[in-house]
Amino acid sequence: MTHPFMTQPSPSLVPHAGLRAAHVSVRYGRRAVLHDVTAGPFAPGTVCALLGPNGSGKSTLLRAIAGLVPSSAHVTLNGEDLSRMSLPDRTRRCLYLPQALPAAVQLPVLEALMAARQTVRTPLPSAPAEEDAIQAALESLSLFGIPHLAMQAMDELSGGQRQLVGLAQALSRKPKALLLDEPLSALDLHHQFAVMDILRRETAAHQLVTVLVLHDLNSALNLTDHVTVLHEGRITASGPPAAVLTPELLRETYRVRARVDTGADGRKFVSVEGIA
Ligand SMILES: Nc1ncnc2c1ncn2[C@@H]1O[C@H](COP(=O)(O)OP(=O)(O)OP(=O)(O)O)[C@@H](O)[C@H]1O
Repeated sequence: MTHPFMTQPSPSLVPHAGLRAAHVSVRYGRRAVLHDVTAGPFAPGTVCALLGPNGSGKSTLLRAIAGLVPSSAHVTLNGEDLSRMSLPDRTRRCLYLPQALPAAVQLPVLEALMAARQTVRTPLPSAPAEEDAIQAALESLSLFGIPHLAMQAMDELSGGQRQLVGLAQALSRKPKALLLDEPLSALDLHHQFAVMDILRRETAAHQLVTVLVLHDLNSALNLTDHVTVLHEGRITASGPPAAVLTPELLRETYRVRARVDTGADGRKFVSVEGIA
């Protein structure tokens, strides 16, 4: 069912600015998972949440935008046609971070970050370039409050630490669009807020387009600029979080009875009263 609230993210003044994926259809074998979905344009400088129940196609949509699953998608970023690019060129601009990094990597964190950064630069095996790379990797780790993990092996990190390193690695590659699949899923409350704060600041400062899959509707309500809701492989609503996330939408999409209230500080919050 299409929700009555279907608007596009705040339009940018630059023509063709932002990320847009048109006519995304994806099949796994004989099963259609996304049905001619058109998402965006997601404006530069905004953090956009992709919401929806389990199995609705959120990860598949992010992977299709990144060019990681075969699809009919036509994807543009700031006027460039990503669909026509080689995967490395596309990834340099539009980076997908999966929910979990592989656990079995034995590299120290610092080296893993330097290796990731190297994939987006022309190799310059000089000592100053190496120092720059170390400096940049340390800065990324510091941004996420984890410089102390620099010499720890990747396969000795906790799940949450691995997620923070993944985010540091993704930002250090300096893409123009970041596609983050449940980037908060392994993080404690402190780190969930800290990461959202960092993502909002970095997105604004570098005019990135950040699209992230979230299950926490309160984070989506208060910490993102725009939400897009997927249900059974179709977009059912898209627009400002407070306008889209209504009790009606939550009943239709998530099959819950829920209230959306405004706290004394003006922040909105969802409370679920039961199963619809
Ligand atoms: N590699 C695959 N092969 C076959 N089917 C797949 C594959 N990946 C996903 N699917 C199916 O596609 C549908 C959408 O999956 P997807 O992972 O995109 O959903 P999601 O909205 O991200 O779900 P969740 O919130 O549970 O992570 C699901 O029904 C899933 O079973």
